[in-house]
Amino acid sequence: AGTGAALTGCESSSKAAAPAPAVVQFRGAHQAGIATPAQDRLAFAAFDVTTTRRADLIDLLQRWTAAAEKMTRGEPVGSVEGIEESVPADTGEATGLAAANLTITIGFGPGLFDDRFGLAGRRPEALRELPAFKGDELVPPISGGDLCIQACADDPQVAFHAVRNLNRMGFGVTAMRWFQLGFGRTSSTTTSQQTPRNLLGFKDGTKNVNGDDARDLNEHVWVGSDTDQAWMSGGSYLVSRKIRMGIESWDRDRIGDQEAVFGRTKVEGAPLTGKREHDVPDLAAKAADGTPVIPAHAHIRLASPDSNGGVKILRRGYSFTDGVDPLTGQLDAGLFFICFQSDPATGFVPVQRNLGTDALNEYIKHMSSGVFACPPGAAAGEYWGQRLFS
Ligand SMILES: C=CC1=C(C)c2cc3[nH]c(cc4nc(cc5[nH]c(cc1n2)c(C)c5CCC(=O)O)C(CCC(=O)O)=C4C)c(C)c3C=C
Ligand SMILES: [Fe+2]
Repeated sequence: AGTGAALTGCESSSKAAAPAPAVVQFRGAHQAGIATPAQDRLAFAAFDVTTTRRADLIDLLQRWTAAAEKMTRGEPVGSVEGIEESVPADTGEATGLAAANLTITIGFGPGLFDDRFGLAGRRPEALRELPAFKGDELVPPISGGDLCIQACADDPQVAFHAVRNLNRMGFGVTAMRWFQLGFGRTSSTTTSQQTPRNLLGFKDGTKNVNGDDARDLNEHVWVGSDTDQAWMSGGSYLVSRKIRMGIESWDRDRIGDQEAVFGRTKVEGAPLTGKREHDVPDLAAKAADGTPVIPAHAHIRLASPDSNGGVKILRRGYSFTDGVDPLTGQLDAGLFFICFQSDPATGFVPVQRNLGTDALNEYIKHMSSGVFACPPGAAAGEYWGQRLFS
């Protein structure tokens, strides 16, 4: 893939300016793919580590870091052709494609901190298996994992290529446990982005933590220096939930009921107490008959920081479809929910508990779940998670 030439500032004014090279910086204080603008496509994989040799795991993290850095620049991980007798280092399907704002984010699951790699004493208190929630119908083979890779890009083939190549580099060290493709981001992480829609047709991501709001990020998303495990300072915790939607029953529901389920209008995305999308919902407003205008079990009431002791999470999910469920003949589609927070116990967990009585539950099913510690960004010369192993 081409890397895109940087502008020099010396181009003749008669020439059209070259487009910005769609590259997101790989190294930095925080990993890219969390607070950076959400791209349109997702490829997400969880892996089991199949070796018990710590040195092999470190070696893979070093090779993964170098490969990820190259791919985010729009370069292949190695040669695609050239030596007739050798197996290509890169699989080739991103050849000729731009970097497409590719970000690759790594996370470590709770299982990595068992007795295999000498990491038991380095597990942060915040990294624990999530509790069971009301209505969970989790499928173990598509849940959990020792490691996760979240690849996001504006081109689905670029995101797929990134995960595929990291997976093949891991042969003998890791085995892919589950894999999910996503399309149509269901969140905005900057004020400049238009709010997208989820598969139920509603604007999703209106009241999200913004990637340019340093105060919210420091308070709710980044792990601070006061953490019990210094290697996680500047990192964040990722929670993933594959949530299937009962699209066929939703599509038979009246629009008034659909809007009551969320507490927002469908087309504008305004709270039922306002007119415009970004009007602040008035959770106290009552109708003439004394009932709340935003119903007691509306999604935005139960998910709101006002109903959860001020909890905010950064949502970064995607729509998915995996075809047709052969048992029911219904669409297997929904939301691959991803959120980031400084501690799941004070982020996702209380919000999801509060959503136990959500009117939306009639139309959704949680099928898979994961929790991962995403270390801080790799500094120059560092590999992913180096501070955990040193
Ligand atoms: C536990 C966290 C959440 C889960 C799981 C979840 C699932 C889920 N959400 C939608 C659609 C919408 N969610 C909206 C707002 C919203 N959702 C959460 C959390 C979870 N959602 C939060 C924290 C918020 C913001 C609440 C607020 O501050 O007002 C909205 C409204 C628009 C918006 O603000 O984004 C929609 C629409 C679906 C379809 C879904 C599961 C399939
Ligand atoms: Fe939501």
